[in-house]
Amino acid sequence: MHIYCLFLLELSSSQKGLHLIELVDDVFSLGERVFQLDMELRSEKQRYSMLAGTVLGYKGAGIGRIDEKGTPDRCEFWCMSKDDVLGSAPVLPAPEAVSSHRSLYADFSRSCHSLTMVILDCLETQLGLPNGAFRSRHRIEWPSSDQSRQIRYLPQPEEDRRTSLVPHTDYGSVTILFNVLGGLQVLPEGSTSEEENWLWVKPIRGCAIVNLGDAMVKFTNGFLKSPMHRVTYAPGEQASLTRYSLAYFTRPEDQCLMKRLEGSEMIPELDDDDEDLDVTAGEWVRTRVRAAQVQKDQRAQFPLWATKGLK
Ligand SMILES: O=C(O)CCC(=O)C(=O)O
Ligand SMILES: [Fe+2]
Repeated sequence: MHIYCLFLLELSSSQKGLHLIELVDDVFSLGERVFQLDMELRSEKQRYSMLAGTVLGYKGAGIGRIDEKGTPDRCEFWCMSKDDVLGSAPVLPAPEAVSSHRSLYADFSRSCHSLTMVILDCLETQLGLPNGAFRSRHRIEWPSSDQSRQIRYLPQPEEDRRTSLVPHTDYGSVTILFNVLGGLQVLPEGSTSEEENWLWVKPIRGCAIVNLGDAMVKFTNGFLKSPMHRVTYAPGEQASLTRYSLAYFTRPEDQCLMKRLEGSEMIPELDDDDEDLDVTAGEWVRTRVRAAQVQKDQRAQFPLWATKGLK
């Protein structure tokens, strides 16, 4: 047995949840202003793009790919590292509109991280793991590649609409996602990626969309599964609007090993040929980001775990 995890979580019935909803509204408004700087962000490519060897700062539309033919993606990212905004890592360059709101990004990071801990506590209990099994691997003050990602999808021309963000599973532990418009789709477990198999994830005001990433698959040796998802143009009249999206990716601490956790009877034993990685979470994320950025014919230089699932 295993569990394939993507769900909506209602936030408006708790004070902390209501506070997060307010922060989300503020980050969305700020996002609109940040992306209006797209000309500056693009022309300052060297300063703001793909900072710190990973996807931080600005990623312009068309830099990523949506399929194996190399078709360019249609989304822009602005990504802020948790360690940067909490002041535990060097401050990365950012335009004034962003740097003057560092405390908002810090509050948003803390709030999403704290929500993730509640989710991880539930999973820990349900799995019968020893106390603190997840928390001890996700201490907010320890270096990790946690990040907030603001995304803009410009409306696509009516005669040329298609997938805008590549089908993927997230790398980390838990993703907390906020959408206003439709466009996000999930592939039901076991389905092949034909168009008709993708299901819409309809956003609901006051709810976060929660999905598990591949680190949870490693920790539970496949008991928990990360859902394959993608973004396409929004259905119906929404397709003519700009779509903004906001995600917080909680990932294990950089020095944590990407290994099956001990102590739960629900987590299956490793088979002899299963890989249990002596790779730290920091290395895992950096390598997977780099592997996803190269063309298919250059993938041989990467270990198998870094390219699994790439088209
Ligand atoms: O924009 C969305 O709704 C999804 C974004 C996403 O899946 C990601 O950035 O990993
Ligand atoms: Fe994702």
